[in-house]
Amino acid sequence: MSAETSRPGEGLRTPFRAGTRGSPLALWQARCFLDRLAAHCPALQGEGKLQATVIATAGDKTQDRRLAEIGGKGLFAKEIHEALLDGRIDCAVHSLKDLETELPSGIALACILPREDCRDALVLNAACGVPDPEDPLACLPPGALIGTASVRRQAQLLHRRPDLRCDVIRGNVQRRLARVRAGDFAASFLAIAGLKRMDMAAEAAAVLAPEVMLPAAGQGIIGVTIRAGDTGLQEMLAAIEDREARLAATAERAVLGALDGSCRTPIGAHARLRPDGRLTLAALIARPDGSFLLKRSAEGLAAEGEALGRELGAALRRDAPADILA
Ligand SMILES: NCc1[nH]cc(CCC(=O)O)c1CC(=O)O
Repeated sequence: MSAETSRPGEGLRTPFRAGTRGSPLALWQARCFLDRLAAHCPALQGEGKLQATVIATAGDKTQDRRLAEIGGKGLFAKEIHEALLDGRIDCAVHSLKDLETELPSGIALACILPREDCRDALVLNAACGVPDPEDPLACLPPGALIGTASVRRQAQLLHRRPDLRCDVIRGNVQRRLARVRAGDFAASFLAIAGLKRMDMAAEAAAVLAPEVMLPAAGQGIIGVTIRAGDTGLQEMLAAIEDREARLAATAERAVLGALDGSCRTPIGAHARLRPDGRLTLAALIARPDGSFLLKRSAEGLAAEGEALGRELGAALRRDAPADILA
């Protein structure tokens, strides 16, 4: 069939299977991708043509230990990529910030969806009072216990508020909110993107500006991986991806690549695309206890975001104390 007469998605075998984790947020994200795909591909519209296939991952099975202790970034994606390489699924849907910087051999990042709000939100126990929008972290009572499994959030918080204590909170969005509500922690942080997707943005007492809490690379972005040789699918997914989110993701992930960071190292990276087509990139590296924090920013052509990210990452690496990346 010639290119003129084929409809997008016509060559794909159905049901077309998107692998995903099983949390409510992951399932929402898989559905978001499949809806976008269906809207572009008439051949994939209709009952039963698209399927979300849940794959249980090591990250889901380990509910209590600190993320950083149990094996870094590949944690959520390993089993999903095995299923992809085995042909049990046709693509895999991820929160980009959980996806390792260097993908396994044979796996390609084929599609990036439009970015949701990438900031972090503060969720508070009722005892904390109402945060001042100008200084939202000031409402946390001196010495309070804060729940987070993210060394990036912990480091930035303790850098500003060395009096606070942090302990691990894990589980899905719903479970974390319940623990704060129950008083196990005075407060916690969640990506506002996840709260919005779960229709729970009202749970956020404050949304933190990137100047207060620099987000993780790729936060708020859904990414889709495929088998690297699957060129037909690659072309189709390229047609539905979001150019601006791809540019931001590329720059932010290049920072991680240059720092060789696992999720044991507190690293933040945030790219903003300006109306004039240039890209502003901020990045930080810190010690988990907040006793050291180095933040830098750079600006350049959006199309050169990868080099910009690599250079910014290299500058942070050069100027950080040796123990941080040891
Ligand atoms: N590490 C867990 C994770 N991975 C992606 C999101 C939220 C959605 C997103 O950032 O796209 C979350 C929850 C959170 O950090 O609050």
